[in-house]
Amino acid sequence: MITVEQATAHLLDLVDPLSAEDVGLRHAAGRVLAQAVQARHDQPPFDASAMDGYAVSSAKPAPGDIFRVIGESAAGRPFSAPVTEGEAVRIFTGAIAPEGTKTVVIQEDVSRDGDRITLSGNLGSGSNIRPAAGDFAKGEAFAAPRRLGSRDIALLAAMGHGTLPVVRRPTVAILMTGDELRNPGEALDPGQITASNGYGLAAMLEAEGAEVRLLPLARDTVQSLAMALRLAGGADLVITIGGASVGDHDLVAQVAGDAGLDLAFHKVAMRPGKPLLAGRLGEQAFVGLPGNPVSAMVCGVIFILPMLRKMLGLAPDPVTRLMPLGAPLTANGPRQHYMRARVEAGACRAVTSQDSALLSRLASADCLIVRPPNDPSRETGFLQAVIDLPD
Ligand SMILES: Nc1nc2c(c(=O)[nH]1)N[C@H]1C(S)=C(S)[C@@H](COP(=O)(O)OP(=O)(O)OC[C@H]3O[C@@H](n4cnc5c(N)ncnc54)[C@H](O)[C@@H]3O)O[C@H]1N2
Ligand code: MOO
Repeated sequence: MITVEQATAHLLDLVDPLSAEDVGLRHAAGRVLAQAVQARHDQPPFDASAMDGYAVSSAKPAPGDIFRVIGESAAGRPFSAPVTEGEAVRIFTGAIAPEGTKTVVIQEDVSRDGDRITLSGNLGSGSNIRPAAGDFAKGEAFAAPRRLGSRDIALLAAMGHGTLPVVRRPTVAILMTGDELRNPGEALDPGQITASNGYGLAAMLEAEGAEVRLLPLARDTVQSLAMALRLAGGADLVITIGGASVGDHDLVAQVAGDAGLDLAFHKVAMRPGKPLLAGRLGEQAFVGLPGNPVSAMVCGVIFILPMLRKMLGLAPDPVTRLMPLGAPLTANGPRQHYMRARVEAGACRAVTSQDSALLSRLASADCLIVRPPNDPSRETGFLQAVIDLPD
């Protein structure tokens, strides 16, 4: 059996960064910017008033100063003539500070009589003018690759970008297999269970930016599986769930092999997830996940999300951080163990049962404790490596 590190290297080898496509700014949130873009203009594009008041030529206006109001500058409606000493322009927030003005005195500090204004007692100290390019200058770069959040979208809008080059979404086909499976909502006959992990995995991968096709459930027959695999045509990544182990009805390796799978590995020294297999299927990356619901979801976090991140041009590896244990752990066996755990009061605790069939425990967890093979027992307070689970 290979190690998790070896399996990760094989899996990342199966995928390449994807090409870029242009999308409208309104559809760019959550996508990964493919190339750096530059600001198309200065922001603000001109010296702009930050307040409603009067723009004056003096850099240090004093209480009692008197000015003659010669015009008005409103947002979008500039005052175009220069302003000289002793003159003022009525101005509003967002308007151009006219040529020759150095300060905007807020209207609360002014008394006006016809076209004369007199400055009153408590003048503030600032100029109340935002200089041109004070936020960013034309040509300033916005770096890539980067997954775009709402604040990035606001900045890129301000930089003048109506469309953006983003990495194409990875396409993923998910195929759940098993004679016992029924879709959620369907009644169960004896021996049947509800298919769950494909739904969870689809949600997980979509949240990372993939376009997921959940294929119809396949039966544990060579014909059914072979037909279902053909339905996965065109996807960048084909994922099967179930039938990966060694039982008489575990046919995934055989059927994928018949379809031309160039197997990279089968079985990984990890828990859960041991029966994992993967390889190249023509142009496609192929991963066979174990059927146990928690195993498939944990393999999604440890292996499939990194593959997607590589395709998206992002750093693939899951982020590991150290956190004190809130309860001791007994010695680990020979497989790397990803224990479902919860963080409470700054410490992590493994949940009560680590059976890979228990989705309720997985849902109650918020991180995975990562234990290397043969890790000795650990006391409360030991600084333990954990990986946060995605929502
Ligand atoms: N003799 C051995 N038996 C098993 C081994 C082994 O090494 N030797 N490995 C065990 C481990 S570890 C795992 S994990 C499972 C996984 O095997 P399969 O990938 O072949 O999974 P299935 O047998 O198809 O299913 C396992 C379990 O999960 C349920 N299941 C399957 N698909 C789904 C689904 N889409 N949604 C919800 N639940 C699903 C299925 O009904 C079974 O209960 O093999 C062990 N056996
Ligand atoms: O590896 Mo299995 O996924 O332990 O339950």
